[in-house]
Amino acid sequence: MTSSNSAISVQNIIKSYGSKVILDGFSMNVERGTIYGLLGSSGCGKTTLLSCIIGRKNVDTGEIWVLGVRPGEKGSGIPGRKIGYMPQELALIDEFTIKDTMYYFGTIFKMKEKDIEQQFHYLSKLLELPDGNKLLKHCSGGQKRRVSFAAAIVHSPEILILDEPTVGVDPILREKIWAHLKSLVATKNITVIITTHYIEETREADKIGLLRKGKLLVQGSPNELLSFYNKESLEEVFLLLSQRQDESKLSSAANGISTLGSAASSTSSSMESFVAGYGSRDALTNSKDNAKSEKITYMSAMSLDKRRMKALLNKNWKQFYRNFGGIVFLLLFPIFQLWCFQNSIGKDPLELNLAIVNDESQTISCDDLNWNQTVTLGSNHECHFRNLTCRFLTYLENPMINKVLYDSFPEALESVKHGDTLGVLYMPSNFTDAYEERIHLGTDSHEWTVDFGEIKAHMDMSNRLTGGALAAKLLFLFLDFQKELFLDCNLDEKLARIPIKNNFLYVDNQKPLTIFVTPGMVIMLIYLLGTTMTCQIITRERIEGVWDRSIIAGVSALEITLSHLILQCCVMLVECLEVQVMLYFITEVEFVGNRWIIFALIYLQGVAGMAYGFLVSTVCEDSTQANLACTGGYLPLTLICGNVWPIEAIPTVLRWISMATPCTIPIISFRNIMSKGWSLWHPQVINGFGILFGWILLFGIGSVWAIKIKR
Ligand SMILES: Nc1ncnc2c1ncn2[C@@H]1O[C@H](COP(=O)(O)OP(=O)(O)OP(=O)(O)O)[C@@H](O)[C@H]1O
Repeated sequence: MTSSNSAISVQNIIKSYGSKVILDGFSMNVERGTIYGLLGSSGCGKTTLLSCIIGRKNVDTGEIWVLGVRPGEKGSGIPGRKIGYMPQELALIDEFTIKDTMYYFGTIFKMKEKDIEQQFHYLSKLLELPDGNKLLKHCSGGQKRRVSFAAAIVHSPEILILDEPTVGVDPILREKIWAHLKSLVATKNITVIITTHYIEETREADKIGLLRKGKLLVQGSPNELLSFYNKESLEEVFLLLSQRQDESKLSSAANGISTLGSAASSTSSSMESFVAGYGSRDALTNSKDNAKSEKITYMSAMSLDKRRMKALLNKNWKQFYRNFGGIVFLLLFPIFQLWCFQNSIGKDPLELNLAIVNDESQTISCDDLNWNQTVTLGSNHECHFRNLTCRFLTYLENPMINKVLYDSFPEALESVKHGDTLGVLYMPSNFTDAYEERIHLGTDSHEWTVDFGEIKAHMDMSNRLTGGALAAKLLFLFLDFQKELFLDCNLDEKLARIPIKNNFLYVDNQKPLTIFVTPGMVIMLIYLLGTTMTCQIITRERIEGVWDRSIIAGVSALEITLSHLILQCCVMLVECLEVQVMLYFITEVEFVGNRWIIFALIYLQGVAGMAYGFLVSTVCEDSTQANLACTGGYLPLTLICGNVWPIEAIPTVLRWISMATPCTIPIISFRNIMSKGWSLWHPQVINGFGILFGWILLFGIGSVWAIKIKR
């Protein structure tokens, strides 16, 4: 399996991403207390190999042994404190100071506080780190790399894995880092694997391996390689071997010891050489079967430790409060959104230009209107009217209407076409006489009478909301006008009404539309806030590598998830409270039902949003994808949730989909608790809570599954 002096043994591994094979029958051996330099061109699979060694990625076939255990196996301690890992990306928390960073990693490696302090001072000096209170986001790229290096070695691990640690570091400091590595190896017998693009710096390593096209071309000590190939520099050796591989001189396992191999075999006692093809895929069939038959129990992603939880909560809190823009968005956005909603939705539009063509009085001002003369009673109590158009125009003194006089109907219509006015109100020259006759004659009225006894409105319905609102306003104002006219005539004002009597239940019809729209607006807002908050935070943590680095340091996925959940649930609580306060004290919404049930529903909606955000951040590869998934999912949801348009108007299949989404039924539940006072035990309310619990569960399972298959 692995020799007693072997720290890392990689045996015939194959690792692919989809159909692309990255490591193709790769083998290598790293002895304890040595520095191993892993060289290879960009994209050849160095980082992938390191991820497999530290147990963050599974191999397809083959075996890896680290310190006598298989990484990731339960109880192996790998990932964990035995390993110090410096990833290629910085994987640091920008909102941390340098000292915070050391304390964070020190704590999750379970170091004592005084040891962390000691290491912090020692490494700060050694690596020439800036002041410990400097925030990482204010550090230069090179400074951050040194902090990252310090975080990897703070706990003096048994195995140190460094993925390009010297990029962006000046030559003097590079020398220092190598000297420190050598002293760690000499004094503490640790094992180091280091990848680098600076081939020549690996002269300091005890052994180097050249990785190319998924295979190890050769491994041996730098001096042996130089003398064996008779070259001045390791770069030349690398070039030579690359050329040979391209010319297929190193391809066959059968005659694997070819040009290089025959020479290599003669020196095998002094230099352990591997020839490409040594572990070709054909030759691996047996080991593949073996690997499959032996089931590995992976280390628990569910463990919980108090100190690690404390470190994680401290990290999340610092990340939260040191990110001013984020706090402003999370805490002020709900207030801003509700304020916008309150001030922009449901109110009557104002000052709409209405073209008036008054052929009867040629005016809109009617300053000289003698109100008493518009209605006179005859000897037989019949009613006679005068100048009714002018009387009606006084009813148009309304904040919604701005009257604009035009001389002719075509001129007025032209103003609508130009967008100067929103509609035309045409009053015929003999409207008053025709209207009077229409009342007196009733069903005997002449067609002429009916026609001239009408005020004609032509509305611009290209903007249906304002056009429709103005048309409805004109109708109601005319009914008021007619009602008072009938009263002046000693007629029953009921005759002036439209012959249908509506009785409005639950919500007064005069109340603004806002009351209907509020539940949908609040539910969608809280869902969006939950989604974006979680998605942003987790995606950032994953993409920047902090998630992986913490796990490699021994933190469990459960601990990370839980620590985020705790903080985000608190933020969500504050946001829900803000919304409640705005609803109760600032908006005109009336609540018949229990406010605590509404609060619980809103809160659960936020948690469902967070669960969706978590799923998105685990599935998506980058923040662009994550943003698209959040907004791309949100927009259709707002359209089909029944808040913009009744769901009864949606085609059947889409309506089912709408009902199954996390928002539609909770909106209905909210509206009915609010307006009808439904209790928690009403089936519709139970449905609202049920669907939210269901989605939270589903998103949670999806996230766990996504994390698993990405290994
Ligand atoms: N998660 C992934 N899914 C699909 N392909 C991937 C994934 N990660 C890496 N790869 C691909 O695998 C190959 C090896 O990547 P890897 O990061 O291991 O290379 P590397 O040798 O470390 O490169 P560099 O020196 O540039 O960092 C690359 O072609 C890369 O595009």
